[in-house]
Amino acid sequence: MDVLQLNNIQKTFGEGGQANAVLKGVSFSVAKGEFVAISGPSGCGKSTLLSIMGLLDTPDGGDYLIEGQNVSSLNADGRAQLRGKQVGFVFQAFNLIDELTVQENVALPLKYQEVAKSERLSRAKHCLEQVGLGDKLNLLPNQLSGGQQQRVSIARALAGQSGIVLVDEPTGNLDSKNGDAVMKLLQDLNGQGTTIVLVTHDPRYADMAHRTIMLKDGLVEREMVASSGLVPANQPIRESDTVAV
Ligand SMILES: Nc1ncnc2c1ncn2[C@@H]1O[C@H](COP(=O)(O)OP(=O)(O)OP(=O)(O)O)[C@@H](O)[C@H]1O
Repeated sequence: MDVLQLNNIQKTFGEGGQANAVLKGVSFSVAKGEFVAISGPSGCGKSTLLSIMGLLDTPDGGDYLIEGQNVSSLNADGRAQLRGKQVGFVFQAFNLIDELTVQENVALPLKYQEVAKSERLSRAKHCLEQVGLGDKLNLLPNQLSGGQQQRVSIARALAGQSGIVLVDEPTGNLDSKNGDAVMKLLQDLNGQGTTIVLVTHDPRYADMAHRTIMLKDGLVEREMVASSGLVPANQPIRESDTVAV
């Protein structure tokens, strides 16, 4: 079953002589439980596309369906209501609130989904345990390493229970050890059934996905399917683990 469907998605920034047509008709689908990477040259529109998929931005044309519901023409309120509930989003820069504890950060988006406080806190605790931070609930973000902060933001994306997590360059602010650990976590979560769409520059990380969508000049240039399966989830990530596509 396709949980995400993009049909002819278009996006232009600016107008007239300044117009920059970034997405010129992007179409692809993501099946439930899939791990899809989006890759391509800098400036080709990867983050713009993921923002549209995460209901952070709207397309100018085309249709975007989440679990069969067309969400492309929702207004800002409609998008805000579904954000987090239908899709979780992980930002490169974590986007945690410094003054809130780790548990409160994860619980906060659930407030806007009108989840009761006790349920919010217990879901946050559960998701933090899932990402290996069950012993850090009451710390503030700046008391954690960058890799741990990114795991908090992954827990926040899981807390909406959509089962779909969109991840924009999650390792961009991390050293390679923490970056590898975050990717291993995403792979484990995918192994447990979470659908993942990952924007990455790094071919080694793109190779961890079932399928890579290459964007170029505002269009899907090609799709590559991993031919020999994923890196085993219980193995450390090594250069030699990259999958031939
Ligand atoms: N809010 C915006 N207003 C105007 N132009 C924008 C906006 N967001 C993105 N752009 C432009 O759209 C193009 C694509 O940007 P985007 O960030 O989606 O690319 P990307 O493939 O993710 O790049 P990178 O790999 O360097 O992060 C760029 O030319 C960028 O300047």
